[in-house]
Amino acid sequence: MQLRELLNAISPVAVEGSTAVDICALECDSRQVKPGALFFALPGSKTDGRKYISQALAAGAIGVVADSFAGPEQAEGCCFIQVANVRRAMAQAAAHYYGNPGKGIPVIGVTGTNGKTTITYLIEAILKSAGYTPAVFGTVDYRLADTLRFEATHTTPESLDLMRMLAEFRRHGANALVMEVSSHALEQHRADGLDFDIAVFTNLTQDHLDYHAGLEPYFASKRRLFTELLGNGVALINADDPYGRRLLTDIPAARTFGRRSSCTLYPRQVTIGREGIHGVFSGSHGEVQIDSPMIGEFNLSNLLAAVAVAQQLNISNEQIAAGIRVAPQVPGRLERVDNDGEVLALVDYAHTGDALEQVLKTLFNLEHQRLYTVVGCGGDRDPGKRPLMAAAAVNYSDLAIFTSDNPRTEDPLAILDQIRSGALAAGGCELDPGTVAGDSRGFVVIPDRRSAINYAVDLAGKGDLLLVAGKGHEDYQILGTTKIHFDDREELQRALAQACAAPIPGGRAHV
Ligand SMILES: CC(=O)N[C@H]1[C@@H](OP(=O)(O)OP(=O)(O)OC[C@H]2O[C@@H](n3ccc(=O)[nH]c3=O)[C@H](O)[C@@H]2O)O[C@H](CO)[C@@H](O)[C@@H]1O[C@H](C)C(=O)N[C@@H](C)C(=O)N[C@H](CCC(=O)O)C(=O)O
Ligand SMILES: Nc1ncnc2c1ncn2[C@@H]1O[C@H](COP(=O)(O)OP(=O)(O)OP(=O)(O)O)[C@@H](O)[C@H]1O
Ligand SMILES: N[C@H](CCC[C@H](N)C(=O)O)C(=O)O
Ligand SMILES: [Mg+2]
Repeated sequence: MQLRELLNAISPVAVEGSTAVDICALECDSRQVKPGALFFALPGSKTDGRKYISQALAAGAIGVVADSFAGPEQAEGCCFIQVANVRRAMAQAAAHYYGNPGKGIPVIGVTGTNGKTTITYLIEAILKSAGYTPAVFGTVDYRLADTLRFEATHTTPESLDLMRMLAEFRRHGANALVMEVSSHALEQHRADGLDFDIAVFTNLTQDHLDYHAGLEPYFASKRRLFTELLGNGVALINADDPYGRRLLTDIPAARTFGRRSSCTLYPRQVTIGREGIHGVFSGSHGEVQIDSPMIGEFNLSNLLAAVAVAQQLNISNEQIAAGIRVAPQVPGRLERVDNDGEVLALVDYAHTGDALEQVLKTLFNLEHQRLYTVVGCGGDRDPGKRPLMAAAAVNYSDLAIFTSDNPRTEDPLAILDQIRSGALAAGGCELDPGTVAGDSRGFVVIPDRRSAINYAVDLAGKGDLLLVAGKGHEDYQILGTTKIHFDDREELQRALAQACAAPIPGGRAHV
């Protein structure tokens, strides 16, 4: 494709040099530039892509796009393109370069703090049961049914990657797109090359304040999906959530889902228990029979969101019911680890205060003897959520076992100190791991995650609940900048199998 063809898509402010040149790739990392590439110099949080323009040119870039240039740029045969917003321009260029792969198919975006992955899996299941071949982008992976799968680097990929993979999915038959749209992605214009037909808002609670300057800027970035990327599409908003209700005042034409019968879709007669969520959803598109093995009030909200999307696509209520019935276990979301010890052992991805509280409330309300929670908080991520997660863990567990979760470049013990302070402030009581008391609000600190899981498994017995939270589907632990293999599901399975084979005589001291 000739560079001049792309210029219409990105509305440049100024152009220096010839645009009658062929481009053979789009890149935003100078280290990946090959001869003939167009290089987008992005401002960043750690460095600035403009510092690497000369490196990109040396590697053979034939054009550079940036918000501004340090001075009059000159390089033999190279074109310099100034734009108002380089990330937006990059997304628009990517859409054009890859043949606008989002055109002509339903494009569904899901945003909000919690529930995005779960909802996209549910929508995918319904779409498949209605005969679609959906492409899905999200935290777990980027996939096209059983045909193609790419490892996920982000929840929402960078625009260049998004458009390249979507074009490939289209070539392999994708006829719908379902994607999680993170607040980082909205802030960084990663999805600006798409016109959304349906946008879903789940909820907003504290997360990512290491990146956003506060809850309001965090909310403002989520709002972009509805105010800037939705065009003539339909907004589906969770009316049970306070930020959802605020969004509704901006978008009065939005449809709603939630508990109240005034919502466009609401649960008319539903039971929520250990055996799942069963009943009828009702609303302006008629009634849908719901039979789902998922537990938890929060999953009622996720089911409502998915059904609302499907109804908006005019999928029949019977096909929706069928899709919900066959929806697979979402990897690492309240995923059960079977064992012979009659312990209900679950791995979950709760890594915010609200998510952990919702999940623990659900478990607390199930019949059980003791409830053990193993959890930690990610390093180089919003420290403000650490005390919230600590409080949720001690408030609902008989014993919380605080441990490490991707410490990244932070000191794991310093993260655990912040968790400890939060737990103490919430009325928790630190115990010696050697002799634990069975009273609620107790907690122990075991920095090594494998040891923490083993410890919890040794304590758990018949009728107990054991939750390992925070990492869900992740199969790694990030220590410093090194990623090692670590999978909570494997660890729990192995520890439970060992405990069943050789129980500790008399058990651990537990008074
Ligand atoms: C905080 C954040 O979102 N950072 C993203 C951002 O990086 P950055 O601003 O730090 O970039 P930088 O390192 O300063 O570099 C600036 C530019 O210089 C370029 N560069 C740099 C060095 C060099 O030698 N040559 C060169 O060209 C870089 O390629 C980049 O384009 O832009 C990069 C390229 O687009 C992203 O990969 C990177 O994601 C990082 C890896 C990340 O961890 N992001 C997470 C927090 C994230 O996006 N999470 C969300 C939400 C998760 C959820 O809740 O589900 C997600 O969607 O995954
Ligand atoms: N609707 C909800 N409200 C509150 N908590 C939820 C909800 N749905 C799921 N959760 C909790 O949040 C965790 C993450 O859920 P899920 O992966 O579906 O959300 P997400 O928005 O994709 O999260 P992430 O931003 O990390 O990708 C779940 O494991 C569960 O603990
Ligand atoms: N997508 C989220 C996931 C956090 C999961 C938790 N395991 C952690 O590493 O903090 C993030 O990057 O903030
Ligand atoms: Mg997700």
